[in-house]
Amino acid sequence: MLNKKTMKDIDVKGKRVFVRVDFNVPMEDGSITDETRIRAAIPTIKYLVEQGAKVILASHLGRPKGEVKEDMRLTAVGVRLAELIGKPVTKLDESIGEAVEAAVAKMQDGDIVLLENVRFHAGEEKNDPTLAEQFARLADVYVNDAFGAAHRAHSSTEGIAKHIPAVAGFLMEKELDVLGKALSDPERPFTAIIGGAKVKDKIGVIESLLEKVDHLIIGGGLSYTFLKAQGYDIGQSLLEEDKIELAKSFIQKAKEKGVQLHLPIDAVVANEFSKDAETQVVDAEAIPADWMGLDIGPKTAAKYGEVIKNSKLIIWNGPMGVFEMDKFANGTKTVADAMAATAGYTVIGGGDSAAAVEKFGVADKMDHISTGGGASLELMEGKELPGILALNDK
Ligand SMILES: Nc1ncnc2c1ncn2[C@@H]1O[C@H](COP(=O)(O)OP(=O)(O)O)[C@@H](O)[C@H]1O
Ligand SMILES: O=C(OP(=O)(O)O)[C@H](O)COP(=O)(O)O
Repeated sequence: MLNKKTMKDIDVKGKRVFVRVDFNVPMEDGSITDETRIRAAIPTIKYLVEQGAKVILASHLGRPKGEVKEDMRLTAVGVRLAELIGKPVTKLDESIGEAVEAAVAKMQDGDIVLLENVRFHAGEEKNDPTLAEQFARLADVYVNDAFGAAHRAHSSTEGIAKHIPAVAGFLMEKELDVLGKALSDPERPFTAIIGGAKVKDKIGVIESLLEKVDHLIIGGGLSYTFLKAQGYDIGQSLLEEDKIELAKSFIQKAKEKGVQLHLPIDAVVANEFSKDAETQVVDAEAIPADWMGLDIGPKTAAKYGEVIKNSKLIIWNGPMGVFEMDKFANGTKTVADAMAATAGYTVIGGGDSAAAVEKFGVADKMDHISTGGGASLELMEGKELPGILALNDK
């Protein structure tokens, strides 16, 4: 379905291949806490090595804002990659310049070099054409396998593709294939679950999902704006004041389109945002003034679980509550368990939902866990991703 060239459409033997990967992994005190994104890039790297390419890997890590930040170097990632792939990985301390060019000139077929964090250069996020040329000079071919960063038009994700032949890697292909298939010809009932705290980021996706789904489940921090739109008092819960009208219009639009919009009917409320807070379960229309909703309640969770079990395709983005704290984890856990138990096809849209299914030990029961949070959301919104648009057409 992808109308872009992939690695199979070109000859890479003996070629220098610049591979943009998304090694933006969570780190704590210099250690990688989740290596999913490294593992996900391995099929592409292995293939290129087997084909006798010279593999030059590039990635960002965190948001260093154009400066060298010691804690955002890719050194630990290089070490872990070498272990996972069972081959030496030469990690460089720069991503452009003479030393990098010299190191690349010495590469043998099948060698792997990992460049330093490309965001140490301010030009990267500005999509600076000069930086893009400096990247392009290192290689004969460009492979974009960084699905998680495909919604960014940066020098190493977009600009470089203007200079050398540019194709998609296997992870990019797989993500687009799975998400594209799910969205273009969805099995029904098709259910989307949207939660989390980034109300502003997710309002857009809710609007476009109303055009596609049979059931739309809302939970997490953003559900309180909807409860407010229904005229309920929400106490101290998270509220996006200037989105109340929009939420009202979505409730109306769902009715017109025949979409079943599921909003919380009860909530776990707390007297403060803390793991030690006092809690109680209340009906959604009875949140006390000084309390805040930090999880969906048990009646809501059971109802959401039923919808999930009866769906053929379920896409989940964003937790149902503050699942990092045990007292507010039940809603997210119930949804995760229902996702694990359903016979429907389950897709997790990156970020915190992926962390949640890991935490509750059901990650291996999901059909697809996307490596991109923002990228999968933009894809669901029907937006074209610049990192993909820039690749050569078939
Ligand atoms: N009711 C709530 N009030 C405040 N924060 C919440 C609530 N429910 C969930 N959250 C928080 O939302 C965060 C995830 O939101 P977001 O970044 O939008 O999700 P994702 O990373 O899956 O896209 C989690 O850290 C969680 O603690
Ligand atoms: O982690 C990422 O995004 P995600 O958290 O939305 O999945 C990507 O690596 C993109 O990173 P960015 O949002 O700093 O551009």
